[in-house]
Amino acid sequence: MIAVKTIDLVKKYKNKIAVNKLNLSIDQGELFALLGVNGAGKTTTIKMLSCLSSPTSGDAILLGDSIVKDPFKVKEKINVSPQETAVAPNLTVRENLQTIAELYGNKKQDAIKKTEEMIIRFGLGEIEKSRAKTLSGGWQRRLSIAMALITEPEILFLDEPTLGLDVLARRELWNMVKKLKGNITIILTTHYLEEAEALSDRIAIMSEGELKAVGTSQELMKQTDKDKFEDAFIALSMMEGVI
Ligand SMILES: Nc1ncnc2c1ncn2[C@@H]1O[C@H](COP(=O)(O)OP(=O)(O)OP(=O)(O)O)[C@@H](O)[C@H]1O
Repeated sequence: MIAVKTIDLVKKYKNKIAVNKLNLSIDQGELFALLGVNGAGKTTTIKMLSCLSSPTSGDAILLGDSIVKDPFKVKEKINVSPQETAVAPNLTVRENLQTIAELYGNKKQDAIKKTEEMIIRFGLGEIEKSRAKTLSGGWQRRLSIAMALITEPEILFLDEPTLGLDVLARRELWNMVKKLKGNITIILTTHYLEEAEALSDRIAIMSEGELKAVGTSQELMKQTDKDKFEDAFIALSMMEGVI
């Protein structure tokens, strides 16, 4: 089954076309990476797909529902771990998780149970009583993803999940994301090419709001006749025209 299908999706800001007629199809259970240089249109795409910003034209269907016609239905099935970490700084790790679970309609006892499960699942036990603002960037990001997952989304958006993290924290986060693979659909944006290669089933390359290529890293290297994924990425980012 298809989790996400975009149909000529467009976002304009005054005279700037941030996303130009995007046509993408993402399968259920797939981990799909959106790559592109600064300003390529990745965040704008995620904002439209997660109903935080409405498209100028076109549409996207998420598990059967339209972001234009039924944004509330779409919102019930998705969650986002945004670029700017969305944790409440003065609440503890446990309080952050429980608050989100309650906000999403769980009764207190169920929220406590789910919080417990997430703390165990994501190894947050040692920091559960710490206020979020005292955590390192890596722990904050882990908490942010756990908070997105406690709402049991069918589609999870991860916008630059390892931005600013050190090598160890990045690897830990990769392991966490790998464990989620196959269970839910994940759409990831990143500037780290090795992250997209290590984690994703398929990769889309955007440039200046347009989709330049989609495929596995191997397919994209073959398509551009390059031995390194970085060289394929550069060639595809600079390519004229839309696929
Ligand atoms: N609110 C806005 N108003 C005007 N222009 C915007 C707005 N948001 C984004 N843009 C422009 O749209 C284009 C796409 O931006 P977007 O943030 O989607 O790119 P990105 O691929 O996520 O970039 P980055 O990797 O730097 O996060 C850019 O030229 C940006 O300046």
